[in-house]
Amino acid sequence: MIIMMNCFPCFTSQKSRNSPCTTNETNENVEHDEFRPPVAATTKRIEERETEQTSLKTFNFRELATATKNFRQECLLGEGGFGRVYKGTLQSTGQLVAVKQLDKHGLHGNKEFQAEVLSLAKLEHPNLVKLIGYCADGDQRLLVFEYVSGGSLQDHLYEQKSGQKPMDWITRMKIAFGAAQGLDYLHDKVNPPVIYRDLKASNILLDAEFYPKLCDFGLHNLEPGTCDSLFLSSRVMDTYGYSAPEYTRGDDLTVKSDVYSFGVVLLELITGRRAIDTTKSNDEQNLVAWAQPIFRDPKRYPDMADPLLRKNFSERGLNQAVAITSMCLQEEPTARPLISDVMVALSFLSMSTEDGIPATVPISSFRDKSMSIALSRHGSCSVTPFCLSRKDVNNKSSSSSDSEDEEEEKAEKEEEESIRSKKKEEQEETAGDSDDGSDSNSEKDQEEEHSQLEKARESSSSSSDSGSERRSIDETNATAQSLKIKYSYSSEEEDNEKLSSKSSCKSNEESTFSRYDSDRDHDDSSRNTSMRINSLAHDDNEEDEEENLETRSYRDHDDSPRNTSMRINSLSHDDDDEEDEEDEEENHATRLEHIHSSKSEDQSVYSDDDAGEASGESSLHRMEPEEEEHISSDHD
Ligand SMILES: Nc1ncnc2c1ncn2[C@@H]1O[C@H](COP(=O)(O)OP(=O)(O)OP(=O)(O)O)[C@@H](O)[C@H]1O
Repeated sequence: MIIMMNCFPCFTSQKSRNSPCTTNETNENVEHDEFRPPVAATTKRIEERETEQTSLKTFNFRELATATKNFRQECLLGEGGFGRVYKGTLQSTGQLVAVKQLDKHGLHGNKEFQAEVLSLAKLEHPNLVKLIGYCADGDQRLLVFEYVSGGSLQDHLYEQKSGQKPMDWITRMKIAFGAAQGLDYLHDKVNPPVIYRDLKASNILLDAEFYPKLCDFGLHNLEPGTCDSLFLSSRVMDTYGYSAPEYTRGDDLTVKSDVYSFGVVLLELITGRRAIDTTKSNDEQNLVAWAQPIFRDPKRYPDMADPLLRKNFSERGLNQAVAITSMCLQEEPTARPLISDVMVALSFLSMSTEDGIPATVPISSFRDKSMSIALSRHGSCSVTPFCLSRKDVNNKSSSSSDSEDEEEEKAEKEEEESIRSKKKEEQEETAGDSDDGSDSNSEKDQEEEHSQLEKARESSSSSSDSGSERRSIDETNATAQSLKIKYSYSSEEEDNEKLSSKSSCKSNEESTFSRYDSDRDHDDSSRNTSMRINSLAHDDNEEDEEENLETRSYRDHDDSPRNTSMRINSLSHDDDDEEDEEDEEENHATRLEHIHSSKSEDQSVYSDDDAGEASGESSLHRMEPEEEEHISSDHD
């Protein structure tokens, strides 16, 4: 069973941020007009108790009234779908809290309320707003949360105070990464998984250091009766712009619905545009609708970026962020990535590097390979750890990049040496036929090859590039693609390395993926997918091979048997005959994982973007079924 979580979106959101309530509150404030304590509260002794299983505290109404200056207007943080939220200070500890006073029309019995609150309190993660305690006095129902001082992401993106600097790119990526970590906890670390259902910019709170915390989760069962049509319509209005298409269709929500909402938030971070903005022209009011055509045209990605960023970001970082966003916003839930993969990808995009270009992401980091394929379009990667703590996020780039860079450099030198010696052998073999001219030609070739390698190195390991000069993504990818990868799709049977796809159709909450298994061929499959790979250097090290390869997504048609061969040619193997020999060796050394998309006809798939390809840049975009068919028949 999956716990469905949501919050009550506000009817009208009052974002009044008035003077803070201080710890010096005295009971004289209890006389305030708004204070109508239930009899039970006034007769009870003020105390804090901790439940046995959790550190959850129970408060009586008077304590919270005191903490919030009797729920005075100046302490009002805002009003959401559940009720008003006040800033307060607990008198006993001096701790700042946010007190959410639940609307009475959602009143639950004491036991029922307590049970819900206890299960809510078990959800603990640094990227989730912590529930400190609750109050169930008489007909009062209040929740006490840790106070998050920096306001919401919505405030920072759209309601900037004068003199406040706009958030920079890395800060935005760090916020996205933190939010993804919170969501990953709910989806993957909690059993049963928790569906948030209400992820949006206003529910991502930021502390003073812009550390993000998700709020308003787990209140689903405390909501007013679902027959409350006023409540429901308001809720839909409020989440409009963030809700996944399946929600609008009335289908069941899954964790992938949250991934869609996350995609909308990511798009807001990239563009600085609201999910819904009625002040814009009709075609720009809905952010996702506005962005969809741009997703298909990588050349336009830089135009998407928030003008407030003043182009202070690496193009590769932007392109990768847009690629992730586009994946999250797939129409079909199963085509969307797992939040764990989004989180991994964002861990790299959120690292600040010296040159501003994000570290590339190791292909092996992802559970669902669609993410690695998407990102490989925008720069391949080297091995970099991705489990980042809050401190790591800040310190990561400076501490780890040096040793990684050294390793990369070493590997590259070895590759280069290997290529050189192979070339030398070739030359010695053909020495009898050569004349003086060929000598000078081979020297020239070597020079050329050297400069090509230099370029390839730059493109494949730009994270180690310590120079201040930023290379554009187009230039980088064009170099990488022209040097390292040539793809050809053919229907002919080749004696190449074969990729047998072991597809695993997962449940709706999970994505479909397959793993290359060199030992197995699927005889029951109506087609074989073969992938021919020649790496830059003949290195038995699998990781190095992965680093040198950029994979491209392709798909098999269940109803149209065919072989798809993907041929990746390397710099050092121009000679076809030699390639075959080399391939034999590499069959053992190379293990690639790739996507086998077992999607239904009406599902979206990733495809190569012609426009992008022409410019040496690739991207992902969704194809309609007809388009899909057309492309596949081209390759048949
Ligand atoms: N723990 C908290 N710390 C600081 N401010 C908070 C906290 N929780 C909520 N707020 C603020 O209180 C206000 C109301 O929050 P609430 O979550 O009730 O409504 P909302 O996010 O505006 O709408 P919705 O109910 O649709 O999520 C918002 O401005 C929010 O930023």
